Amino acid sequence: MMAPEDAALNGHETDKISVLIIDDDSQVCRFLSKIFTGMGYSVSHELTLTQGISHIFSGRVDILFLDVNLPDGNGLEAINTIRHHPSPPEIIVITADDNVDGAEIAMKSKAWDYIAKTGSSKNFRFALERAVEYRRQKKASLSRNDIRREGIVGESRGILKCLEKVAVAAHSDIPVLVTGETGTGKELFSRAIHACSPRCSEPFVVVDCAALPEHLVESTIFGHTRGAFTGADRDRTGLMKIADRGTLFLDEVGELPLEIQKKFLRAIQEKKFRPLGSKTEIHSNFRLICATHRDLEDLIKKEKFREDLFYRIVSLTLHLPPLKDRGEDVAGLALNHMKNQHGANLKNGCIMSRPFMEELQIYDWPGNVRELFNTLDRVCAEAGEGATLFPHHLPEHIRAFNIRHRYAVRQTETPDPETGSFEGPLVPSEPLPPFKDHMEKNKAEYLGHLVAVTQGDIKACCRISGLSRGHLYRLMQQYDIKNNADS
Ligand SMILES: Nc1ncnc2c1ncn2[C@@H]1O[C@H](COP(=O)(O)OP(=O)(O)OP(=O)(O)O)[C@@H](O)[C@H]1O
Repeated sequence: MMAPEDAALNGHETDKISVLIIDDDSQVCRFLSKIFTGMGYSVSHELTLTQGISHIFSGRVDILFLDVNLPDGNGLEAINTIRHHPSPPEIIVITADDNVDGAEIAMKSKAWDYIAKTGSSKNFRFALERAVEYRRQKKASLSRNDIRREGIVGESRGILKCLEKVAVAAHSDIPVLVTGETGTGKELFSRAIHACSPRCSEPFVVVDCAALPEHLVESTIFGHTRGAFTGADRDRTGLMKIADRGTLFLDEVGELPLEIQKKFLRAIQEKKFRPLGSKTEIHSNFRLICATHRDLEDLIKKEKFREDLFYRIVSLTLHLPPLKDRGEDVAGLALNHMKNQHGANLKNGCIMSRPFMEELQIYDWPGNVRELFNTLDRVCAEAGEGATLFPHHLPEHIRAFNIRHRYAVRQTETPDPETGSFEGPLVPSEPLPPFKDHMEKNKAEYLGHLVAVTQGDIKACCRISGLSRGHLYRLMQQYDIKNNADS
């Protein structure tokens, strides 16, 4: 057995993955070893099939690059033997003659991939990355029950599926893209991935791309040297370096300016970058998690987001469902929040009545969990210590929504086929207002609600409503909506 060309391991996860190359061409072995070692893996090679198989059965190999024509046998025919190992490696077949028959046999023997040696080094890198990811997912699914919740509440199918993905992501080191509407918990879940990963004792560094002024994005992420630009009176370490050995969380990645995207792409590929004004590159071994509420593929079409960056950050995706699609979680979230924030179990804590809880479950929560928590905070503050909360404590827009919802449900009910009667009154107890008045009232309510949910954050208002800033201000003026955040 040849000595392993051990990687200069700088990762926390990569040290667990071992790669073996079986190829009689020592030049190919050296070439591939160099690439894979540079990616941070532990790499060994063997020049014959016999030595290779004995290596696999005497130790642990996660990924195997297997040549077809070897001096002492055919690699493809050996796959079945290798698969008898209790934990067989993922196999990537490499061959000089790239013929379709070989590819078919490789796939039928459940090889992971089939690559021509004549291809570019990129093909090898991608094949290895994909196989490593698959391997990690397999391992993660075995230890899925180990995942800690890290404050995540919810038992709905949607949330349980997301927790499974957190486990998979935590056991891997590849970039994750977390998507979902505002307030669904993108940051909370990203923190959970970090907290359950081997990087947990290192920093989790947040870059909020939406909140950073455009001219500061670059220096904040990459850092700068003294005198790099007017006002740079001292060196500053960028957040990318601060995240070294930990996780870099890029919130609202869709807002990253196009000019920065190119530099960022290079930095995540190479894990090296140059601070503003500096001549030397610095290295940072960070794990990347990005989040967005936007449709990045749509931004790509509009040429506002680079396609190559998208493919780089989207290796693993986690989509958080909106709260309205997991109504069964509302009670648990509300109870938990009340217990943590308002001492529901304490003497002076507020108590939620059953009808109050029912109202919470009817409402559709466009601002998701954040809106639910803000509403509870506001209701508790207004109701006072020790109060029992009833539906009338809820903000008007929520009660109005719920009344309309109940009315709409009634409208769709069909009469009892036996008696021909409806269970309840078909018409609302109050006379219907003229259509125009009703619509005006709805608009005013919507805007009031929008400002309340976002706590007056105009950027967030535009994001949720799809209105432009100018249009939003005009409507707020027209319907006399005050933004307390401005005062
Ligand atoms: N499943 C959950 N269990 C407990 N708390 C939750 C859950 N989901 C979200 N929250 C809470 O809701 C609030 C908003 O969550 P978070 O900031 O993670 O959302 P987000 O999707 O990142 O929002 P935005 O897109 O606006 O940045 C936080 O207080 C968070 O702790």
